[in-house]
Amino acid sequence: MVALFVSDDMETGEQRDSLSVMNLDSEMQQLVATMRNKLLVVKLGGSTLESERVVLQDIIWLRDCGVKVVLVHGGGASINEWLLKCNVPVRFEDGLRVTDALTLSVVRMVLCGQVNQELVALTEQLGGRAVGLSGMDDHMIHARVADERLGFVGAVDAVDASLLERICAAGYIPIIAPLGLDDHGQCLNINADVAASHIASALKADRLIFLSNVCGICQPDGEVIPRLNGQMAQALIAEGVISGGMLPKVAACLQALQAVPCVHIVDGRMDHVLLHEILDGPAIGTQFTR
Ligand SMILES: Nc1ncnc2c1ncn2[C@@H]1O[C@H](COP(=O)(O)OP(=O)(O)O)[C@@H](O)[C@H]1O
Ligand SMILES: CC(=O)N[C@@H](CCC(=O)OP(=O)(O)O)C(=O)O
Repeated sequence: MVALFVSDDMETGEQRDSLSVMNLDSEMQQLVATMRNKLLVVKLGGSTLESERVVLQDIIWLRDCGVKVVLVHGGGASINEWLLKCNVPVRFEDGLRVTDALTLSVVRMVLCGQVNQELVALTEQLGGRAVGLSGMDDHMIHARVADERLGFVGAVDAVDASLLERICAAGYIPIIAPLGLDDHGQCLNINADVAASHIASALKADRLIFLSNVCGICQPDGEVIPRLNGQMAQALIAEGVISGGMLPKVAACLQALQAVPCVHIVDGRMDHVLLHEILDGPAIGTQFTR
């Protein structure tokens, strides 16, 4: 088990945090070395944004060890808050937001103007080098209307990962808001789990980790299901055990598994869950299997 502590920079008196990894024995060092140049895609859910500081510290630490990390974020909870403030109704169908033109404006403002910029600013403050962008940049995420009844919601047709590859190769951490463009240049709202899955697949990532506000996928009695394949997932969906926001997440995990060898949902509220996941192995949460 790795022991971690976070401290302020006492020498300079700066507010900048630094992360130290203590007791990193030779076995751990070897593990970190095997991860060098590997590519990790992390999806940070809107319901876990309170843990963003620790998640970003872990990402910066991994990046400093030579691991390429791409961060895709959600922001569903903040979007809901802003819609309510603006008296716009909040409506979901099978975990996807029904997005009319007014809702889309709020989605864009919250995802790009608020969540993305805050994550970039905090990464920089913590000593990392971040580039904030959305799936619209350089036509990264090419999408089409998923279902007319949902309005401006995108289903992903293709991801051009070349910009991300260049950003990663230059040592930056790309931080991506889940928006895409259709053939006509129309912006579409894309579920962040779906965006992360397609981005990880296009990048042929070594790992895709979803940080959520649950311990993993749970049985009705709350017990975490440690391993899940497509058939088991279908049965749990039919029984109503998997519902709401977990529906697109599970579909995204199964889709990613076709290109990404390790896909995992873990509890983003746990302290330094990302480092534990990488250094101790996928022990907690739900791992997807073919
Ligand atoms: N079987 C299940 N196990 C765990 N969570 C579930 C399950 N079915 C539905 N959920 C719901 O899915 C939510 C996670 O999805 P979502 O709210 O979209 O999170 P995120 O912001 O991480 O994307 C959980 O908070 C929970 O309410
Ligand atoms: C189409 C759709 O549902 N888009 C999502 C995009 C943000 C998101 O997915 O945020 P979380 O990861 O926090 O759920 C939405 O509007 O809420």
